[in-house]
Amino acid sequence: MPQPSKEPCKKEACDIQACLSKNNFLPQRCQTVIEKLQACCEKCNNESTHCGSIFAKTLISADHLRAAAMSIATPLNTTLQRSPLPSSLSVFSPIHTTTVSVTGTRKRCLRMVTSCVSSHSQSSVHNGVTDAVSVRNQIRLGLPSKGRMATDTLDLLKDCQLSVKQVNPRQYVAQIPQLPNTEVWFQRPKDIVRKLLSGDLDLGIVGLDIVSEFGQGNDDLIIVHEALNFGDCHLSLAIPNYGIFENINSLEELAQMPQWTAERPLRVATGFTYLGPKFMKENGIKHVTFSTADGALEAAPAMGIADAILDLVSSGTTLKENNLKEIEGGVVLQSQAALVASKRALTERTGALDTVHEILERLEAHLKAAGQFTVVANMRGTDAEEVAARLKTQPSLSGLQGPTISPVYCKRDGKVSIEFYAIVICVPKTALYESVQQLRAVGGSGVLVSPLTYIFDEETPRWSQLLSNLGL
Ligand SMILES: Nc1ncnc2c1ncn2[C@@H]1O[C@H](COP(=O)(O)OP(=O)(O)OP(=O)(O)O)[C@@H](O)[C@H]1O
Ligand SMILES: O=P(O)(O)OC[C@H]1O[C@H](OP(=O)(O)OP(=O)(O)O)[C@H](O)[C@@H]1O
Repeated sequence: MPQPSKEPCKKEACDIQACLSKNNFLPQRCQTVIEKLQACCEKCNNESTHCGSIFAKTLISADHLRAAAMSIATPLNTTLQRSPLPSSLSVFSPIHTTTVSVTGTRKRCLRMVTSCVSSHSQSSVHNGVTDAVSVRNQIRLGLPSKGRMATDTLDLLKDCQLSVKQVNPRQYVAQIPQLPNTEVWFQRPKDIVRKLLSGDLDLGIVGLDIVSEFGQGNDDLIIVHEALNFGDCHLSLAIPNYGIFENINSLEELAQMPQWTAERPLRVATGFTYLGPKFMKENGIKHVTFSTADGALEAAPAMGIADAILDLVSSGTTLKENNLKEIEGGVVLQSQAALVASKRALTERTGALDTVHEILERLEAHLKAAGQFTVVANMRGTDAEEVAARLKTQPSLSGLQGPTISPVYCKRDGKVSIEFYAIVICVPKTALYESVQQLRAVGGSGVLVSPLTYIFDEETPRWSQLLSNLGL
């Protein structure tokens, strides 16, 4: 937040910095604040250090702003020296004023005022979100320190050639050698979300359940990839399958039970104290109270502590073993592991967007490949088109774009001839046997099957979606 200043127009100057950094240095999005500073400077006859040779009447271009910011950044911040684009002017806190002239552009001089924030790590918290990114060089990725997701997270990163090097399991900071600008911090899943919101982490891998519970709809949290293919579970309301609940099979029936009154509400045990009440409210269930515990919630009804529980379910075994059942309409959300980011970090922290792009590309390419096999086979044929026509009669043999078909040059009696064609296709793992049968049916032989590491497509739609969510 701007510090009180005797100098006029400081607030207006700081507002420009904040606006530009939020808007990817697009001055056209900050016209109002730019005009306010102009007006202020006119009013004080440019007698503030925050005015100087500030503005041309014409629009300051984004390139000028970037160039200006670069020249401020260079002596100050090594991270910024490495990056072509500074992410935020507000991180350049140590200096008070800096005049930047964009050479060769008469009248288009910009005096950047850089004392909008006062300490090394500048932050004020509004609504759970820290205001400005702190000054640090590394991008921070939060990974689950223990629990169900910990090993699967490390395995996934390893499969993406992003192995995490942890010196010993009790050390909570680690490195990913492939991402030298990134630090890994091991944290409990709920703390990953909290620290994304406070600005202490920039990226994280956690379950969507935890993002919803602890993010509470805060729009600084951005889901970059919502389906990392592990940690599948759902958050669900469950009730006993005996006693007064024996014939209750839906949320509606549960809500209509005469037992629940203001004096004797439905008692629900849950660790999800934000999502639980929200779900009940959304479903019009009035007479309900919540109690909380850190685990083994399934014991609560049998212990007489609760009537129902709201907890994560995957195989359903824990519910079954404790004589509990799910009910129709009782699923609050579906969850699996997700890559999450702080919007603020992506827009303001140098290098964060590039890092998330690389991680996203690797994840997408790996996850796509993980569901497929490469199948290579030989087919006798007169020419490639004829072989392709035969393959296309079989629904499982079309590959990602279509089959790749290449001639096999056989040497017979000293002569080279083409009698066979090698075909290469990707087939879904689930359809492998069916595909092999179809290949044989159209004359395929010598079928080789191998796993795939990556399938890099054109730019992933999740990336365009992310840029659009960031307003870029
Ligand atoms: N039964 C389950 N099957 C699959 N995934 C689950 C299951 N239970 C939980 N998860 C996923 O794993 C995440 C971590 O669960 P876990 O019980 O390991 O938490 P934890 O690390 O012990 O955290 P805490 O003890 O602080 O609640 C959950 O948030 C959820 O996304
Ligand atoms: O449907 P299932 O496959 O049986 O899994 C469900 C159980 O898994 C989770 O508990 P966890 O094992 O993490 O222990 P906790 O109860 O201590 O949280 C969840 O809280 C359920 O109790």
